[in-house]
Amino acid sequence: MLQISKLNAWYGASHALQDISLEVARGEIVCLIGRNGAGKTTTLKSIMGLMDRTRGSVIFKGKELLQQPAHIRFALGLAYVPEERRIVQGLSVRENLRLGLVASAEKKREAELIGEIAMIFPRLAERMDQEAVTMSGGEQQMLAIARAMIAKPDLIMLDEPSEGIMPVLVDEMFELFRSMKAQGTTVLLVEQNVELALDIADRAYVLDQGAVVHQASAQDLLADDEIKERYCSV
Ligand SMILES: Nc1ncnc2c1ncn2[C@@H]1O[C@H](COP(=O)(O)OP(=O)(O)OP(=O)(O)O)[C@@H](O)[C@H]1O
Repeated sequence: MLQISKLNAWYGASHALQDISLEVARGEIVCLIGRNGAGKTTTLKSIMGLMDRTRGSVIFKGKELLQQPAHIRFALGLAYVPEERRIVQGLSVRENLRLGLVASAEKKREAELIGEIAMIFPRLAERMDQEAVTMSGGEQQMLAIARAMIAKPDLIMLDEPSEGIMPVLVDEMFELFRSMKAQGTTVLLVEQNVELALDIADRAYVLDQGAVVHQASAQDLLADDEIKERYCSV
């Protein structure tokens, strides 16, 4: 579904990604791991079209995306949940969910899709008319994921979804990722909790200093203490 080859990205003169190549097949959960500053967030931003300067190739569902703006990539079925969530202050949970459909071809089915999301996210269903920023951090993270899911993306990219969230909600969230996978959604996950991420992932790429230094099945990497110690914050 996603084939990235020799992807490079820059922040000004700083060469942040160097010849990143990776693939995500339909229905997989693929995880990017690596220490702080390894280039995980920059990889997701480059795939979504949020970096000013990139070079290489990002092919999604057979189309080259690298010259396309983010809204076109979104319309083609890519979604991105950034670490900072971007829940809109002053809007209810329902209104935040509606924002996920503003640029979507599915907008006319808004009420039906909000109903479907409410079934998947019972915590949000109970809070539809509450101001979204008054919810806990974990509930806001659920909302950010729900807002990305509502337009039914083919591939969802999640940046550190468990960051700063209480363990009970993290467990609930990872259960949700399993059920997303069971329903055919493809997931590219950046997660600092390596053990948790590898537990649900099919495969993983290890990044270091802007390059892919290792790739393996999640199962093999889970058992590889040397790689985990060398490249991950475990
Ligand atoms: N806005 C920016 N301007 C300049 N350099 C940046 C910017 N954002 C990130 N970088 C640099 O790019 C490199 C990759 O950062 P990136 O955020 O992609 O890493 P990461 O693996 O996601 O780490 P983290 O877990 O800390 O978010 C780092 O050296 C970082 O300092």
